[in-house]
Amino acid sequence: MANYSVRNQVAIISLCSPPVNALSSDVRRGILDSLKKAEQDVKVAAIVICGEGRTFCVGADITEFKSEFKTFPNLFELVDILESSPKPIVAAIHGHAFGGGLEVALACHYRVALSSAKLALPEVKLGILPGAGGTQRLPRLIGIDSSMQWIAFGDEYSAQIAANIGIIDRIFPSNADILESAVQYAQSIIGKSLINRRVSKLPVKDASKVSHIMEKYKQIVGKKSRGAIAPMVCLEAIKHAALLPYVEGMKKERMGIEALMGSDQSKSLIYMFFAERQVRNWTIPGTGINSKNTKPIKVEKVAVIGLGTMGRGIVLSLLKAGIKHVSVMELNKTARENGLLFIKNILEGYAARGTISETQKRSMVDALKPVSNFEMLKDTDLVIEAVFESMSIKKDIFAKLGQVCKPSAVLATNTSALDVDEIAMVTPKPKQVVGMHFFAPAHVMKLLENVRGSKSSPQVIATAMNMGQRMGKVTVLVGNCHGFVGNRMFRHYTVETDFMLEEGAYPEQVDTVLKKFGFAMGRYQVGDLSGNDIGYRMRTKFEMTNKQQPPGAPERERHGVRYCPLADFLVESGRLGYKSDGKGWFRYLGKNRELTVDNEVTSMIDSYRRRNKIVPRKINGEEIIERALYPLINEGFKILEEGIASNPMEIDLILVHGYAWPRHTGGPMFYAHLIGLPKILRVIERHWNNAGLREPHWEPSKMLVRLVKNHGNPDIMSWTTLERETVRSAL
Ligand SMILES: CCCCCCC/C=C/C(=O)SCCNC(=O)CCNC(=O)[C@H](O)C(C)(C)COP(=O)(O)OP(=O)(O)OC[C@H]1O[C@@H](n2cnc3c(N)ncnc32)[C@H](O)[C@@H]1OP(=O)(O)O
Repeated sequence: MANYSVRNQVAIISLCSPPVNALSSDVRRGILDSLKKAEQDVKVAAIVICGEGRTFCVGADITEFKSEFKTFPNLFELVDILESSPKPIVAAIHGHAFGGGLEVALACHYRVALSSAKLALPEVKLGILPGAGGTQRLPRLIGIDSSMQWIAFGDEYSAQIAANIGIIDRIFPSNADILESAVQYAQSIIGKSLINRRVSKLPVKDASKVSHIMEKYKQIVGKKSRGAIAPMVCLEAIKHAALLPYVEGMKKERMGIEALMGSDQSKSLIYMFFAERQVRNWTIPGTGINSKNTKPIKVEKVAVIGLGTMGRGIVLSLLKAGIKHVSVMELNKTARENGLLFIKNILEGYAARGTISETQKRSMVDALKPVSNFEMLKDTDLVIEAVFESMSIKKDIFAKLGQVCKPSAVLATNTSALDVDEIAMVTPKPKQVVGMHFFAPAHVMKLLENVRGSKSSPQVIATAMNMGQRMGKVTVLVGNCHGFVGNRMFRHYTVETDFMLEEGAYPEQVDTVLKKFGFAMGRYQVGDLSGNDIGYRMRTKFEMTNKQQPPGAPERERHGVRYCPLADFLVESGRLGYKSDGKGWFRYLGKNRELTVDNEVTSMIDSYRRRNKIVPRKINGEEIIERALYPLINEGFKILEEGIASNPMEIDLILVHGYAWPRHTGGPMFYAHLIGLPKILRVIERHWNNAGLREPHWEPSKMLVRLVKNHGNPDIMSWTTLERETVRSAL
């Protein structure tokens, strides 16, 4: 709804729909009714539209998208009614003016804002376009070039930047009273002509350059938003603002939003939006313990052990989160000096770019406390161990931490696959131990996979979850198993793509198909980028690599299971990827590391096939997608079945934020939901029947089988509940 009042000739329409004043049908109706009152009241000479509470308006109510077109006034209608008002309207912006909220402001005749306000047209991130005139009004205010930048990427901008380019007419200090300031501003414009204040009537300044600008953004969008439809539709709609009169441009915009709303990509992106918020409400499956009934321990002093790649990133994340005391312990002098230098350089960079102020930078540097022995950690609230991935080294460290740290200290291990329970058992209080799996580089990557050990106390879990959120990370709680959720699932992707190389595909073909699906890089380029030796080290641990096999051992089998040694040959021939002179699955040439196919790799694959008498066959794109992605989905169901993740959203967040799974498909589980579970199961069963016990990743998940058998194609939101009911009724 919207509240209405009048103050000194100025009518105030305040949006009132906590927490973020989304433009639900009630709010839109409220604005319209208030506008009518203001227009009819002869004592009113100007109108202010503002937001109650913490923000102006975050845009259309995403939960009402399905009925958006049906109820009067829809946003599309409301903005034109506002703009044509005979009385001047001032938008008073504090907090956020996002999406439809900014479109409402663009339809007002003036816009004022607190300097702390943020503005954006982020609809593209929900797979749609700013369909309430945003694609037609913004270019008339700031030109085609800036509009394409704002709309095709959907990023947020400060009020000051918006003022610099002409969106905001007046900025007030962040501590000003926005309503009071806007009312005074409205009084100052009473009686002024509204000609030139109706944005839809303005010409587009850089219209003549539209083709050139369009080409530039098509290139950028093609690279940055691979496979996503909405960014291109946004560009097209903005182009129409340059080429057509406003009314005709609006018709094109309308066609654009009708095509996008309800599309699979938009559904996926909206699912992601809510998943990112839902995940804050963590729960331990089957226990009743959750974020609502468990309080975190107060954390003021944190320590990080190890200043390698992971440790440095973790320290930076803690500093950015505002932790005022971060002890760093690295016993190797060179690693310590390099680590501290790295951290300081990154902070310098943030300050130079204006991401943080000089004062903030200094206080972050002051917060860093190098320590040289375990004793110095005795009053630390949270210790994050980030040393080399070795069980014995980690156990050694936890045994010492267990002796010196105070009993309430939370002891976290940053491991990507090791058993958190085994580490916990060396301490006198295993309930204080938890896993915090960061992704490299930890100060950049948004994902944190927190691992609850079987003994971790609810309070300790709550503390790790809370710390992740303080660091601004998408923090997901998972159970303890080898590889946790992400690495456990992703393994199958690499295993099965390598099998396709044996059978007839080549790395470039696999990568092209995966990139077309939406991955920023294919499986083989990712291997080259992160280093093919990482997987090799892991396989070495399990005595699987080519070199570890006794003479005469079958080349294509390990421990009775199908195995492809091509990745081993690659590493054993020194092709680790980018870092080994640009040689990996591909060859990277020149300063720009241009990816080229390397005949040496092709010959290696061909001779391996000949040696093993494999007759190569043609593998098409559909097969590549199914075989690369379906085993991973199958594993996702096994993870749900075991309670390692409590719902599919958690799995999807991990794959999207940690493994570059394309966001516009919603992650593997949502993708499975879009394809339909019966088809997913059919394909998995076909492969399982062909492959049998030698390829266990194709063994259908029991949960998937039960869901399809008992419910056909149930909605993703009901999977875990239906599974629980089925299991309970079988007991
Ligand atoms: C003919 C018809 C034409 C139709 C044209 C339609 C054209 C317009 C389309 C749009 O406007 S689409 C919406 C565009 N806006 C957004 O995408 C903004 C989304 N929100 C955010 O990015 C963030 O919420 C924020 C604004 C940056 C604020 O972040 P903050 O961390 O402060 O709060 P949150 O935890 O994210 O949100 C609090 C609470 O509010 C819910 N929520 C947020 N935005 C919306 C929304 N647009 N609609 C409905 N609900 C929203 C969010 O889910 C949180 O809920 P809880 O988790 O607390 O339940």
